[in-house]
Amino acid sequence: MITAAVGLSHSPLIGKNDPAPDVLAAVDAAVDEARAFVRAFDPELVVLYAPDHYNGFFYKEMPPFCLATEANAVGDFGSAAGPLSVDTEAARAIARDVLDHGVDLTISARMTVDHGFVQPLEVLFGGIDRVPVVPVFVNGVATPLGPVSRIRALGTAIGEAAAELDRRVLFLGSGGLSHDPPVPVLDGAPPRVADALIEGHPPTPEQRLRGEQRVIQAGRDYAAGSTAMIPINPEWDNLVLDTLAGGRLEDVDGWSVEWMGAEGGGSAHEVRTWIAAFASLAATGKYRMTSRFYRAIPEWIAGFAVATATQEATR
Ligand SMILES: O=C(O)CCc1cccc(O)c1O
Ligand SMILES: [Fe+2]
Repeated sequence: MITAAVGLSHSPLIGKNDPAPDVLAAVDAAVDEARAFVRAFDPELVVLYAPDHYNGFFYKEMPPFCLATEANAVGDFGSAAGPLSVDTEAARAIARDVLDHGVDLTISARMTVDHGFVQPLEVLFGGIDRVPVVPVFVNGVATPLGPVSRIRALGTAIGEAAAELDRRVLFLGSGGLSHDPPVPVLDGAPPRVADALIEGHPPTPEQRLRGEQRVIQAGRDYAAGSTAMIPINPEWDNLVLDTLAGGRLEDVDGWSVEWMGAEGGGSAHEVRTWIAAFASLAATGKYRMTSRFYRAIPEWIAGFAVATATQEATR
């Protein structure tokens, strides 16, 4: 089995609130490189780690992570809606193996996903139905969050399980790095907001549009220097990337939830998807980061990074 990993930041503001042309061109070049990397690797299966933004998972029951054997996208922010091409058989096999390894995985037989899952599939593969995928939700917004060591354990167990499949597997992490978008918080929320976060009533089209407009406005404010949100933190983002590039994954076990939030903002916990993806790759052997791009892009509310990595032995 041959494995590879890609980490890719997402933002629903891409194309809606773009940075200066030179920044956009640099991002496009980095994403093109990742696309070429994926095309050359030609994965037979993609294990996709992504967060949710209160479109699929709610406080009525909020697992720390969850593997899907089927998944449907809601189509938020104009992203694709409908079924993902989930490899149900591979998903079930991986789930069984992960549970056997002692990681308490939640299973969804029909997961609802949002732009966190959809955007990397659209960007790298041109759609949500192009490649067999095993979607794995990793909670990155809904506190309380458990220790990062458990995310590394999840990634390791999934990597070991994927190694049994005898296929070319790409581990893909979606999100991060430092950013502080206006995602609602249950703690102290007014009753109507709390009820929505707990129950997950599907929003009306008008409610969805209003929520999306709020995020777009927040991007404009962030770019204009608003201090209402925790700023993008390039030093911390590069520490995260250095850790992954150096293969020092054990380091993340010492990263506290509080430290990550203080350094990187409320949605910095989305880097858990990167940690899971690189832990999966590490579980299949020594790896090497083959490309790495980073830029702070307040217009997108994103410490925006793209990185690719392969097993050392394959190159
Ligand atoms: O849907 C939402 O509420 C948040 C949207 C959002 C905005 C900026 C960066 C992100 O990573 C992100 O997910
Ligand atoms: Fe996000």
